[in-house]
Amino acid sequence: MTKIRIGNGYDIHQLVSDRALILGGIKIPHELGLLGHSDADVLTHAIMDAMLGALSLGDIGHYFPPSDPQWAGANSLVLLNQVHQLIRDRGWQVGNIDSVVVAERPKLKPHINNMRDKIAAVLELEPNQIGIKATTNEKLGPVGREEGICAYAVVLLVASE
Ligand SMILES: Nc1ccn([C@@H]2O[C@H](COP(=O)(O)O)[C@@H](O)[C@H]2O)c(=O)n1
Ligand SMILES: C[C@@]1(CO)OP(=O)(O)OP(=O)(O)OC[C@H]1O
Repeated sequence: MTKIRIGNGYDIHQLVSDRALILGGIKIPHELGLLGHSDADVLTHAIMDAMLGALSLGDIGHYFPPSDPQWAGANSLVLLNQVHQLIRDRGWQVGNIDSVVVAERPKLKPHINNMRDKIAAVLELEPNQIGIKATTNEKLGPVGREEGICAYAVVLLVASE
């Protein structure tokens, strides 16, 4: 029987005026960007935490501590590549990912296929194995007030041959 594992991930970062908005490895034109130690790519962070969670390997802060200057301004796709190596070394590969980004603005739909291509390339997958959805928070709470953007991800891992 095929061995499978499932993991979920969540991340949120604050929106500020002097940062770029990076989501799924793509720079998205917007007057606000996400604040963080790395590039603050909440979508990629949620996916990494889901991958690690599927194997009970802890979370991204354990591997890339926010206190370590090595990760200051890090491209989260580089971190994703490291998490991919980690699961591959243990004999696992990603079966599929489903995720949702919650952002009041900007409209993410035009950028979603580009994000899927970027993440698929790092994980050596087909884009149709990466689900990315966007929704607003209907103006409710901190995300609805555009104080931040959050993302949720679920990842299915399949044992390699
Ligand atoms: N930042 C966003 C938010 C939403 N979308 C797209 O709009 C649709 C409707 O969103 P609601 O939150 O009003 O339900 C949603 O299904 C997405 O297709 C988007 O592109 N970017
Ligand atoms: C990505 C890391 C890298 O130091 O930092 P941040 O960009 O601040 O992101 P967060 O999700 O708050 O913490 C995880 C860290 O591993």
